[in-house]
Amino acid sequence: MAAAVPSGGVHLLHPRPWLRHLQRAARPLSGIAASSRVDHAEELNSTAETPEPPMRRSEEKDTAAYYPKRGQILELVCESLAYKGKGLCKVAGTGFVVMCDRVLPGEKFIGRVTRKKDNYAEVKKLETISPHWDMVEAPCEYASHCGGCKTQNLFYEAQVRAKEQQVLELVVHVGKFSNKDLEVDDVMKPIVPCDIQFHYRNKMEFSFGTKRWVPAEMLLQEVEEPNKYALGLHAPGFFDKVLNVDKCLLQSDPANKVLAAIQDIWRNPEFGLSPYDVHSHRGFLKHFMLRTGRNVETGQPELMVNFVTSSYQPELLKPLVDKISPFPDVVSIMNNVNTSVGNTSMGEQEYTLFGKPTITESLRGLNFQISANSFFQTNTHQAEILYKLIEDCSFLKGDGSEIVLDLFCGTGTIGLTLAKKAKHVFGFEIVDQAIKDARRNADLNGISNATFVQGDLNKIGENFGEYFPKPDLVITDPNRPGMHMKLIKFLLNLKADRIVYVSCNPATCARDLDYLCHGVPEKSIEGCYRLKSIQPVDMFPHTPHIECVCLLELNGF
Ligand SMILES: C[S@@+](CC[C@H](N)C(=O)[O-])C[C@H]1O[C@@H](n2cnc3c(N)ncnc32)[C@H](O)[C@@H]1O
Repeated sequence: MAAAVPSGGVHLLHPRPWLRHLQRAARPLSGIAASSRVDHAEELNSTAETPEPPMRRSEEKDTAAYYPKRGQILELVCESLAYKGKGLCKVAGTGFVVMCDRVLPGEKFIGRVTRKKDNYAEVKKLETISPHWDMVEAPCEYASHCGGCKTQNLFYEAQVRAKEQQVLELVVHVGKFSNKDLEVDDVMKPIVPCDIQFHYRNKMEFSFGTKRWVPAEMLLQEVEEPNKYALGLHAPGFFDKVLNVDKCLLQSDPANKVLAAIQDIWRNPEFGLSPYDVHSHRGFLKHFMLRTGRNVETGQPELMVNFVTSSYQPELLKPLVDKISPFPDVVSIMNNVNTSVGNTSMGEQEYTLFGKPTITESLRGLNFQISANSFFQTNTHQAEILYKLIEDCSFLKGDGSEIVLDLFCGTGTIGLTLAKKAKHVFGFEIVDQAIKDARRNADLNGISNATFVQGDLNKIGENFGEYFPKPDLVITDPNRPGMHMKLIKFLLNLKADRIVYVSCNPATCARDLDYLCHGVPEKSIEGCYRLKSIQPVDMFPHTPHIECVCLLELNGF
């Protein structure tokens, strides 16, 4: 049986008139596929490598003779956006590829070479000569500094087009799928844009810092000592410098009101509050997290505020709690105590300072309880669309006869939304708290045909398959490093009829699709899947992040 690929019932952007042109241009590039391979997590300590930027074969010869020097000043034009939203540019007359942060397609600029890589260099933008195509005014004053919204000043349709192009290039160069594979079977689907482009994030995490980072162009005068303290977002590339922010246009309005209220008072010397210093390891306030959910009965926003501190001293937090607890949407104020020198926000101990320890949210007709540290999709609106696509792609018969394996299940949201159509769902996840949340969420929704197990999927043994009956469908939703080779081998032996691969990193996704479909010849591993569809979804407008839902079918199925 071969499944037809769903068209979705979702809002797809324009058919892609430029796609044919791009695919034609992409064909001669396949020669560098081997060198642009994203090495496997096993060999890379679980970090995804940046795939090397593509280069036309006709330009390779010139490039071989040319290499810019470190510190060299170049006049460049950004051609497209590549991995992590970096601008891809070519040195005139040589075709040599340079990558530059914070430039956009069509922008002409002066850059200085900062780093040399194997066959490309990195450049820092010094000055824009003429702006990019599709320029719009960025509504957020921090947009060009905070490192989050790299493309807020790019017209939204151009943002999604660039993301779609990036996925296509990775599938061709890293995944080694031919244009015929992608074109004949209509494998590559147009990206699903996000209808809500601001205030879509249900979770933001800000940091307290002793060193306020002020971008050079905003630096007017020396600031006084208490004002050197900051609450905001880390300056790009610095773990110890924080850009102070009073509001973030990606989070909800109620969350911005709470952030502004805390900014108003936390530096008051009477309260004796100090930010944690990541060098001396002294100080109290580490992070400030805001999570927005929804009361599932009234539909009203529910806000959780989480103070992460280096010790448990609730009396110090009292003035802050007193200030924000009267806000009507604030239903939970938590304190995670993290005594380690690391910068993580997850506490070893968690205390409820006000209200309840969880907030609620609904997704595809189910209700979920979310605690301060549990994973939950950060764009609830687009998660509805993403989960609908996953369900459509899963081709479950709906007669309750099929087994679903939900790998990297988090708090169980995908598996639980599929449970009504399945005989049983088996979910695996490394974070113990997430597994507890998944079980509680199953109970909350009266779902009894789901089993959630804590375990490390990078360390599965030969007997992993004994934990569940052979699945008809595997959902795999790894985090950025993608799947470990052990898991790839396991899936190739398991031979489930269908795999739905959900990915937040198209580079490692393309690598794993290559393994599952074409095998790993150097390890004598044969692939046994056919790529049926790749559906990019924009979950995070203005940022470089791209989500993809891919359907794989067992050969001969
Ligand atoms: C992208 S999230 C997906 C969560 C979930 N599927 C959802 O949609 O909400 C990836 C999940 O993989 C988990 N994870 C990361 N590494 C893991 C590992 N080695 N073994 C098992 N789970 C892991 C993370 O804790 C996280 O919950």
